[in-house]
Amino acid sequence: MRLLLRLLSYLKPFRKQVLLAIGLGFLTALCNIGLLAMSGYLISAAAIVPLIAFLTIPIYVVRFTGIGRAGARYLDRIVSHNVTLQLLGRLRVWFYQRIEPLAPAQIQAYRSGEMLSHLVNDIEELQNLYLRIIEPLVVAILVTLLTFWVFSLFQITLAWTALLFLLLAGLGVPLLAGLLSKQLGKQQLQARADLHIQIIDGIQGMQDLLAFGRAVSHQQLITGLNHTLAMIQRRMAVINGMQQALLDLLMNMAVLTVLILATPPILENAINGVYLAFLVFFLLASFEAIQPLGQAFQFLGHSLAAGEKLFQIVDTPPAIVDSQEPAQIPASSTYALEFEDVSFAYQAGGEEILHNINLRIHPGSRVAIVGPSGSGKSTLVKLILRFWDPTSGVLRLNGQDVRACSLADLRSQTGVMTQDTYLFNETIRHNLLLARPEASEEELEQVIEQAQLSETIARLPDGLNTWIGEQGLRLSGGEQQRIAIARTLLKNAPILILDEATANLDLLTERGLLDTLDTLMEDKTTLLITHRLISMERMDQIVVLDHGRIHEQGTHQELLATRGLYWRMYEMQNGIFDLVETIH
Ligand SMILES: Nc1ncnc2c1ncn2[C@@H]1O[C@H](COP(=O)(O)OP(=O)(O)OP(=O)(O)O)[C@@H](O)[C@H]1O
Repeated sequence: MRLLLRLLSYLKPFRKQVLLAIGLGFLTALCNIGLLAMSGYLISAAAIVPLIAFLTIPIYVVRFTGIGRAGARYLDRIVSHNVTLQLLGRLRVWFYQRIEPLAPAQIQAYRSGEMLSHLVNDIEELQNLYLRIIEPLVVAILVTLLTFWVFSLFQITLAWTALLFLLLAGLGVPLLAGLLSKQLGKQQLQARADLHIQIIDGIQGMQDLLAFGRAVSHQQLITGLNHTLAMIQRRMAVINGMQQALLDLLMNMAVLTVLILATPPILENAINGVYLAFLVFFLLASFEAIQPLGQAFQFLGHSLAAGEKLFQIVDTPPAIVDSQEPAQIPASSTYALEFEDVSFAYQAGGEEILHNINLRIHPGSRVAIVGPSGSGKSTLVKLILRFWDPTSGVLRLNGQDVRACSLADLRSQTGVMTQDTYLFNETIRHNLLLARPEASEEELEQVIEQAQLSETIARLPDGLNTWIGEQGLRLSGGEQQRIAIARTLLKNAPILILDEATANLDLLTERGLLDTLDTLMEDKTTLLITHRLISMERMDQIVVLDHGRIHEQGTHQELLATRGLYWRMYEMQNGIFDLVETIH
């Protein structure tokens, strides 16, 4: 019930339009009843009245309700669909805005297909709550009360009989159908989400599926899921059919019962016989208003299940809470970064990835973080960007605890290029301008030059306006990486973080690019995270991370002299490079 009330609360801004839609829905039902009941009366009365002039008013009522029914239905559809479409738009934006602060920490448990399914299907399910549940329910209640009142004017027994059948049709049948299809709504949502996930995974991973010869088995998996979904839909169709048949049966039984009950009072002249057809047709029209309730109850189950899923996600507390009264980051041209006794685990109580990190990165200095794979290098970056907060310890930017700063302020001071930078399915220009939409054409050209992209772009058919495909798939790995570098350079933030920024480049290009980056690093505090110990002599400090601890730190020469882990990594790498050069 609380869930339903919460879902209904989203209708508040549309209160007037919803009331108008309900009013029009009721008017449609009234016209329908008026048309049928008056037609019944007219046919009976025409047989016995001597002059057609006595029937002028009923004839006008029939005309008016006939036209009015079409008009009211048309207006009802316009108003109710208008509200629903506006609401859908709002709900999608609302959901997106609520999941944004959850990224990336609380979102990583969901797959992109699953999120898409929530954003599209579940929200679409909610439209039924407003379109196919509320209005039909209110209209059905009003019509039932009206029928009871009109029938009671003739005889109270007839009124109770009509009420009983209407309640059986409007409540009993849907409840029975709801009971039978109780789990099916949830199962259908799940089956649809599973199918989406596999289809999206299949499209995104098509190359690998083909390369590993798994395309057929993936296709079979999708066929299986499709089959499950179809089975659930078939079972729902059977329940629907049964529900429809029961409704028809009840309607006919109701008509028969009213005919039987009305006959004695007509014979006794307690009721004028001319009204018999009026009563029967009135009841038939009332049943028409009740019929959508069966579907409404089914939709209610689906909508509640969809709402439950959506709320489950949006109610997840974000891992990071933006400061309500943000402190200013002390302004300066270059920034200092400080880790004080920082420890971190991705999951509360889970394995600790960083242990007591104490590190001071001086303003304008260049620090390389190196270490074996999985030692926690990228995790340090995630803490700087506040994608997660340290489990204990403090991270300071220019002396200010980053938790006290606003997220927007903090992130605007950092230019980051990680090994999995996302390129959007757009043009190169669009991907670059993401960093600074107001950048001029000259600035764009400058960063393209610096990232050594000029030749590549000159070769492309539409230059900067070339569409690069999903995740930049129409470019080579190195080209994608250089676009990401150009984008970071365009941001021109005082802190530069390069996380394996040159990993996809060949040695020569990498050295050339590091030369360029060298000049760019001059007025910035730079953190270079890398596996490859290239141009390390340019760094002011090298921090060697191992199993989440600072193993050693110093300059390139100092670390080589101590003959520790860094020296071993350096020796091993140079051995591999020598081998590569010998092979060439
Ligand atoms: N989002 C995450 N959730 C849970 N564990 C994670 C997450 N990201 C990384 N880890 C774990 O944290 C550890 C450190 O990962 P991290 O990416 O920081 O290492 P790294 O030194 O950058 O490795 P590489 O050089 O291979 O990129 C790894 O054991 C990894 O499995």
